[in-house]
Amino acid sequence: MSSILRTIGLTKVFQGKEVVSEVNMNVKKGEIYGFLGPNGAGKTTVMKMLTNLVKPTGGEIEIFGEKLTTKSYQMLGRMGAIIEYPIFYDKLKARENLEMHCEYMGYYNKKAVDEALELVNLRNIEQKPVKDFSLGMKQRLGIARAIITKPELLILDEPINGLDPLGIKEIRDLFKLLSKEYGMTLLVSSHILGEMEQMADTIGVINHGRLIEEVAMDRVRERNTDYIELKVGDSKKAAFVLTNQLSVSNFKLMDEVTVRVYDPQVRQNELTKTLVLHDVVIESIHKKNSSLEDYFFSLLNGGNRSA
Ligand SMILES: Nc1ncnc2c1ncn2[C@@H]1O[C@H](COP(=O)(O)OP(=O)(O)OP(=O)(O)O)[C@@H](O)[C@H]1O
Repeated sequence: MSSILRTIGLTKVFQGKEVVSEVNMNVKKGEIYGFLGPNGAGKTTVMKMLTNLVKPTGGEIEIFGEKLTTKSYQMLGRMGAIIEYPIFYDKLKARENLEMHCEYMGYYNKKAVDEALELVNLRNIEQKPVKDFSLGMKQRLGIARAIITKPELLILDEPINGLDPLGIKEIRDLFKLLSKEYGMTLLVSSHILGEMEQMADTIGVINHGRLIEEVAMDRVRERNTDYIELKVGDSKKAAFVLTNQLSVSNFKLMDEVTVRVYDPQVRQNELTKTLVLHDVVIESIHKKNSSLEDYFFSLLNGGNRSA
């Protein structure tokens, strides 16, 4: 897949503080890219730079194969975005807000308003001004507005905020539909791993302004299916045997008595036999399912899977 969005050394300094540092991200055409990071990691600032709301201090942004500049109006017209909270004309109704947006964008297509409202599942709202909408309804309306012109690239900052579990599922299904049926590329930020896990094709993990991992979800899942957890007398001794006798490198010492072996090739009985043979006391051994949380938690803490 070719890339639709690339940043090269993207950097932002606010009042002497570097909040985005040398970010090189690569979003492929047609995918859902999950931009994951804790609050304050720099997601919004990156998205603002991608949509020309904030000027980068350094680096470059390339979208649709062209460099983004302050004059890239045409390029921005091919994109849809919600950055931070969507703002509407509160006294107007949903439809009126969307019609105004179409007018502003020079996109005259009456059917598109109905279609967008239908897609985000906003119904029975004909009489209500937007000020009476719940946060979740406003989020949906924001998404409707962002997709109304059928953009090729959709940039959504925490779009699932304020939605209940059913609402989250609907929006997730909508994102998949937009990507599969409409061929849109989506860049979606979140600080909640569970959301990303279920929808993203690729994940970019950002922490303290740095992109610390960019990886296909399939690879993450492969890497994280199962592991064997051993409680031993001395985990360092076990690590030595794993490395030197079993040539296993994909393991992690959790504490002084716990080792997790992530290598799918390693058989449990072979592991026990070899460790015992080399005087490692085994208290227990269990096959477990690693959660992706573990993996990302270790990433965010600067951890390394291999010991
Ligand atoms: N206009 C600004 N002036 C000064 N500092 C700013 C400005 N905008 C953002 N920051 C700082 O930059 C850092 C990154 O903020 P940013 O909003 O990009 O993070 P985020 O990952 O989107 O988190 P959140 O989900 O909490 O918005 C924070 O420390 C924030 O305080």
